[in-house]
Amino acid sequence: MESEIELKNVCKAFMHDHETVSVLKGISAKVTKGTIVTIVGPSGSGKSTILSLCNLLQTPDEGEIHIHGKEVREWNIQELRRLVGIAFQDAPMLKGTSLDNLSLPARLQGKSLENPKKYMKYVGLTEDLLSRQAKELSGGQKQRLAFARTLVNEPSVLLLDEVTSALDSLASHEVEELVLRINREQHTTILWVTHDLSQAERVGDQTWLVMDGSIIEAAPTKQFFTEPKDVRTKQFLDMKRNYK
Ligand SMILES: Nc1ncnc2c1ncn2[C@@H]1O[C@H](COP(=O)(O)OP(=O)(O)OP(=O)(O)O)[C@@H](O)[C@H]1O
Repeated sequence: MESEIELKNVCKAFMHDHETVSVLKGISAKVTKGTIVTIVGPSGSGKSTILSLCNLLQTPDEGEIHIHGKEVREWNIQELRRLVGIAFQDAPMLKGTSLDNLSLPARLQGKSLENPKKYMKYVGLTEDLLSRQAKELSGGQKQRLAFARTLVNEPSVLLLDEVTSALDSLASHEVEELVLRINREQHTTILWVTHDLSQAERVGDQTWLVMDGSIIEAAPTKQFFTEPKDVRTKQFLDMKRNYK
């Protein structure tokens, strides 16, 4: 099957107090087109770093990341960022109206956005919100608007970093449904970092456990949660379940 993302021996380190700290120690993995990979692991284990390397918010120190068969550093950066959308927990909004925010990707390409209402409708927002100041929207509305803004580019890959962790359970459920719909209808490949194990289990096709700079286990989601192979996965799942 076609892999849309391939990580080959990817390493990344950061400087902390004049010392180099290795965050990713040579990770390799493949993601099949149209699948959802949920990424779980302890805090600080490098999950967000994996996402940020996939659209060059950060650069790998060693190794390669191929998107559609082409290494990230060989892509034109604008093209890469159009193809690989990213959404964060706090859905950062720029000053201005929802329409200003939604039109941003088109404006960056010197175009105007055709049919903004279509995108609002797709993410379940009403048209009247287009003229509202984006910063005044609720957390759930901002998150949907952030998705709408990303969808304008028709990304082939979506990187999601804790996109529901600031939302209440209803809004969180609605965002989950929206992401699943995007995946189903647009065949979008999704890497989804989440602390919420039940979410990882609900939405994933594959699940990775990232720990100590490595992917400890990568398995079909059902198997990952019911019959983990690695003892560290079992311990991680037990610990998270006990502290719920
Ligand atoms: N730009 C940066 N500069 C320096 N250190 C960084 C940078 N980005 C990440 N780190 C460090 O790399 C490590 C991994 O961070 P990362 O955000 O990838 O972890 P995470 O698994 O996503 O954590 P969490 O679950 O808490 O969000 C942390 O120790 C973090 O401090």
